[in-house]
Amino acid sequence: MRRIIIGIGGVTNGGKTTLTKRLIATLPNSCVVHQDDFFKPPDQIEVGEDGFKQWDVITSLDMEAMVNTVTAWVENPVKFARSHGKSRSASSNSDVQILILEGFLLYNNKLLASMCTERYYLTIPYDECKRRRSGRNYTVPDPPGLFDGHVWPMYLKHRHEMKQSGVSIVSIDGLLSKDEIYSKVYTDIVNRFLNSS
Ligand SMILES: Nc1ncnc2c1ncn2[C@@H]1O[C@H](COP(=O)(O)OP(=O)(O)OP(=O)(O)O)[C@@H](O)[C@H]1O
Ligand SMILES: NC(=O)c1ccc[n+]([C@@H]2O[C@H](CO)[C@@H](O)[C@H]2O)c1
Repeated sequence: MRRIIIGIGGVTNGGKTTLTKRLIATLPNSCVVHQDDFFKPPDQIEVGEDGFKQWDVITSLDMEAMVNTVTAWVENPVKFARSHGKSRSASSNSDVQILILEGFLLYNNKLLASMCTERYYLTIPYDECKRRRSGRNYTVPDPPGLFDGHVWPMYLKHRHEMKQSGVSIVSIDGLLSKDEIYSKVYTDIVNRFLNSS
């Protein structure tokens, strides 16, 4: 049985969840793990010198638990699919099993980055990101000034560190339409990983 782990990383509001939902619905034997599900509870999030809760740093996430979840999939993808449910995934008799990892800090964790067969990375410019973010409602709403004071600077810092680490990524322009982004990534995955089986 072949196992493929696809990373859908990139900036907050870059369109990762939107793309992931469509991939899961159409790729055979696919499951998903969302990094946002591993945020620590609010009372464990550090408050910075700037007065903001530091949500957008890797220590705000339980990365050990996330890696353990991915490892459980690697050990037994079929059991994982059964226990985690995958109501929207197309299933098939193909011997390929696909796991999609979706999150804003996937490639800053060396182990997780190295587990990915391919790493897609969605980007959008500052203005568009700020616009999209202002329309979002997270479990803990953004206090005024969080985007400029914490979210965007941390994104730039992590993107820089990712580039410095030398990890290879496939950049995707998040300003393209939802349809264009989906067909680019879907076609790439099918051509490179599924057609050869
Ligand atoms: N290609 C696109 N063009 C225009 N708007 C988009 C596009 N993709 C997503 N959006 C919109 O941007 C917002 C954020 O999308 P989405 O939730 O997919 O982003 P995300 O990267 O998962 O964000 P986060 O990591 O912060 O949860 C949503 O309102 C969504 O409809
Ligand atoms: N999902 C959450 O618990 C949560 C709480 C507070 C902030 N966030 C934001 O999620 C984004 C990643 O998807 C990050 O930019 C966080 O600021 C998420």
